Amino acid sequence: MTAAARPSKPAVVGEAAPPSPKAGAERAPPVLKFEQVGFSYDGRAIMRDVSFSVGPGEILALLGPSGCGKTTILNMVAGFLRPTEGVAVVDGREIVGPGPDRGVVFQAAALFDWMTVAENIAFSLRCAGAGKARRREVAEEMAALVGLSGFEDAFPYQLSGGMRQRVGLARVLAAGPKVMLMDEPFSALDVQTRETLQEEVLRIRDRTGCTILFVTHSIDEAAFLGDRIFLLNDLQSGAYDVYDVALPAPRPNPENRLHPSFLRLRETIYRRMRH
Ligand SMILES: Nc1ncnc2c1ncn2[C@@H]1O[C@H](COP(=O)(O)OP(=O)(O)OP(=O)(O)O)[C@@H](O)[C@H]1O
Repeated sequence: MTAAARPSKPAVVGEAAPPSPKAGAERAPPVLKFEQVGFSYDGRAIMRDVSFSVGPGEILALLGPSGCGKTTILNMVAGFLRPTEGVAVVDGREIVGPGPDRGVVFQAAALFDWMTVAENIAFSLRCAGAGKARRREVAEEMAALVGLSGFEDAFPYQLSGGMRQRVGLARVLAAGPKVMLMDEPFSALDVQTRETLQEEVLRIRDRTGCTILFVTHSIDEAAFLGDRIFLLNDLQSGAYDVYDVALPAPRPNPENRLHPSFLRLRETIYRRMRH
């Protein structure tokens, strides 16, 4: 583990940070880039001068206290909000609205209760006009990817909270996004389910190569899941830190929660947040 903290000033991601497992990804052209982004709600500035980039297949955890601007950043990447200053870029193009290259997983899965798991998962394909056989094929593939094989014909009311979130994840993955935006997707779940799903996200990233922006309040979640952590201290004054997570591969390993690097990084961030 290495913390590349830059106290209370804007940081350039990757700069002066020791190699991380995704160092190669950082050298590749970024999938996602913020350049001196600022945002105001009705004239009230809530962030300024935010710059970062995320490489292909990288997981960037956005960590910070309530109200610091995590969801606003996510919404700008999703294209639901436009920066009031600077520019947000995905795949080299300025983000001007939502697009199929970005998928959002919300805190509550918001499934269609009258549809089966397979129909929920393949919903975007149905909207795109895909035939029944193709929809079933993708639904089965995605169900397997999120560990739901055998539940394709179940209805949402027959599933646990964790399973519903898996369906939500599979539904987003079925649309084949390049970037997955996850807004505290596991915060309503019990600790064990949450930890299992964190491991699942790492596995999904390894299998799909998806780039992930993961919003969380939890230091543990950020340190276990992220390749880097973007700690939002005070975005109104443009203050944030970036930490490299250097945990051993394979990353989806529960033992990493006991790794000295994990414990040190957790302590560093905890102290920083308290300070
Ligand atoms: N639609 C809105 N209109 C006006 N102000 C807003 C709106 N949405 C968010 N804000 C304000 O912007 C700031 C950042 O909000 P945001 O939801 O991005 O924070 P957050 O870090 O995601 O918080 P939380 O962890 O509680 O979800 C807060 O001060 C919030 O009150």
